[in-house]
Amino acid sequence: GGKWTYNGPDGEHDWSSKYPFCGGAFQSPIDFQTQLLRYDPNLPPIQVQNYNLSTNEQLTLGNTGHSVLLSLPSHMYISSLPHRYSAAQLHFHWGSSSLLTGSEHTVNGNRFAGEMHVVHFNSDKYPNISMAVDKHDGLAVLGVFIEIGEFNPAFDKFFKYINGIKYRDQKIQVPAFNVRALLPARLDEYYRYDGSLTTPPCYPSVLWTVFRKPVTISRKQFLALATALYASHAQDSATVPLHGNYRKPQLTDNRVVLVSFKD
Ligand SMILES: NS(=O)(=O)c1c(F)c(F)c(S(=O)(=O)CCO)c(N[C@H]2CCCc3ccccc32)c1F
Ligand SMILES: [Zn+2]
Repeated sequence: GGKWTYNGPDGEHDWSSKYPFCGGAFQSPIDFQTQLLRYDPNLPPIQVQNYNLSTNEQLTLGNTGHSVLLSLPSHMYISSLPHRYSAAQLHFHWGSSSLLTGSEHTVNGNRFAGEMHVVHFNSDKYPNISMAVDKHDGLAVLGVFIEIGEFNPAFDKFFKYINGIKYRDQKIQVPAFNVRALLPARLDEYYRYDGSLTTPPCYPSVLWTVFRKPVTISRKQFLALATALYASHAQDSATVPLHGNYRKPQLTDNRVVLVSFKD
């Protein structure tokens, strides 16, 4: 993508000048305000298939300059939505070593330490994510809040390689692992709404599912994520740290946010 950033002159307030959808409707992320949520008893538990990848598969871990991205095989998919949504990649949003809050979605204005997104595309209707990314029913993203607490061995399956992709456009192959272990235990409690990509081109093409329960990683793991990466290329003279890569909450307008839980 282009040279958009999260701060400074090419920051999010300028995105709509090059990416018109960023200034449009149905934007993400949003703030989940508990008094405006609507309980929907028909929302089924999320069911994922083939997330337990075999270790002799390899995944590409990369630094996009905007996030750390793990490619995922399309035989992983979500089976509990109206169409089959096949996995494409997962990536993260985080704060910084000084500001430990970097989630994109918030709950009653409260921001978590970070947020993981598992991006899927509608493989019933589109051959690949590039064909799906700008269609109203193209994408489904699973959002997982991250908070600081217990060490998380599942995240270390690829966090330990993070120093191999310190600079923009660096990529390495890592052994696959059980991606289900990155998700919270309960997949039946979540927020659901129609939204967009949270980065340019901000297409309003995402069915968002954000799980209610966060997962935890240790402070050491969080600091590794928040301090290891650069948004600049290895050969650039000026190094630009990659942190605070979260978009601020957008207007909900008259969208309804559904929840699959009562209390
Ligand atoms: N928060 S978010 O909206 O889920 C989200 C990001 F935050 C994010 F950084 C990315 S990116 O890493 O590709 C860098 C900027 O596009 C994506 N990519 C998606 C949408 C764009 C095209 C594409 C093509 C192949 C695989 C994934 C994607 C993204 F969807
Ligand atoms: Zn994201």
